[in-house]
Amino acid sequence: MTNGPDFTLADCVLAPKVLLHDHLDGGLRPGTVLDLARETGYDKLPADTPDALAEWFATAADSGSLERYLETFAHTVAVMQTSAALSRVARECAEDLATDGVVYAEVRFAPELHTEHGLTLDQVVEAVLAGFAEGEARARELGRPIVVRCLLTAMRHAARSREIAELAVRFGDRGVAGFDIAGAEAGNPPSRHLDAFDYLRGQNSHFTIHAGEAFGLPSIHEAVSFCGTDRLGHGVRMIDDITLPPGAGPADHSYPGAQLGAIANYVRDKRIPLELCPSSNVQTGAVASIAEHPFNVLAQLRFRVTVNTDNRLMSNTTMSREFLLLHEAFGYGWADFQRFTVNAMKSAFLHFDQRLEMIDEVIKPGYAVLMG
Ligand SMILES: O=c1[nH]cnc2c1ncn2[C@@H]1O[C@H](CO)[C@@H](O)[C@H]1O
Ligand SMILES: [Zn+2]
Repeated sequence: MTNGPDFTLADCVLAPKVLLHDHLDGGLRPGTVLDLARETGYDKLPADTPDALAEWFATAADSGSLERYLETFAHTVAVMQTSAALSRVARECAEDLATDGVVYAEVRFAPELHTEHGLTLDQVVEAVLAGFAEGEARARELGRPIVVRCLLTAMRHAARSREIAELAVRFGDRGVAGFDIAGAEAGNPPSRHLDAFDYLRGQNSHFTIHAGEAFGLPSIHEAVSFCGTDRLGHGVRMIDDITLPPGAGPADHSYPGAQLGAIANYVRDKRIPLELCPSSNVQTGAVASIAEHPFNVLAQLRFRVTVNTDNRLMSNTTMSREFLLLHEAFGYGWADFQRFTVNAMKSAFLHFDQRLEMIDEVIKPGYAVLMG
């Protein structure tokens, strides 16, 4: 790969970025969590200043286990139970992503988690969409245009996936681009939700599945082969189906002789996108470090890899920071980041002409400037 010049975070902010895997309830501003807790009378926050709260989330999420990582969401979900709170969080999300140089984002959340104070599922979705629209308008005014779509997530341990899938289809022409399942992966295989996936395929709708994060190949196999997923949320354990040549390291420039198993071949042949989230994977213990992340192996073997944040609050990260971390670990230059960004845009749940326009009008011109 191109060993580009040394990048700074500011350089990475300038690059147009596409984000496919970001959780709304994992990306709140710490100060907003505090404001909303005060407004709604939620008194269980573990800290009372923005800095201390940011620190608490990052440390608590650094647990080495997906289950413990997910416990931290109790606090963000607790303060996202009114239309006003949901709209504010969504507006700030769009603004923060635009400020970071993200030009297209699909942001996901689970409507079923936001009905504790009496909102209906429809009201939850409407509030979030209104917030995204406001955020997009503000970003445009600031000269940092962004397009934000949302994905509706169903929790994989629960039993509401069919209902949430129907909700996603119903809002399909109002800013909901697709569907997802998330939550604790072990013990909750994707095939539990076949009904929802069958329904979505029948509706010509798009979906992604969190698979191959905390659980390995069987989860990826089900998501791809039984459920027919369009993309893989994480999919990092794809590496378990790849045998590298002796002596190969995680930062090599090529992997001659690498052997792919049946699932890896299928995913690569079909160009099924991998929504890789480097920092999140380190926190949940899916990988030991960024330097050992299979991102580079998968990229060099030409899987359709994309770079994502997962949860900006829990990982104290941004898209630009994920780019920088990958640059530091693997020496990627702008040509590489353009490829990952085009991969992501090609994989977006937008119509073909819309994806093409973003690639031709926004992404390629943006990288052309950076590449001088
Ligand atoms: O990396 C992840 N793996 C699995 N589930 C996740 C991850 N990040 C967040 N959530 C779950 O998705 C819900 C809706 O956004 C969150 O509340 C959290 O429980
Ligand atoms: Zn996720």
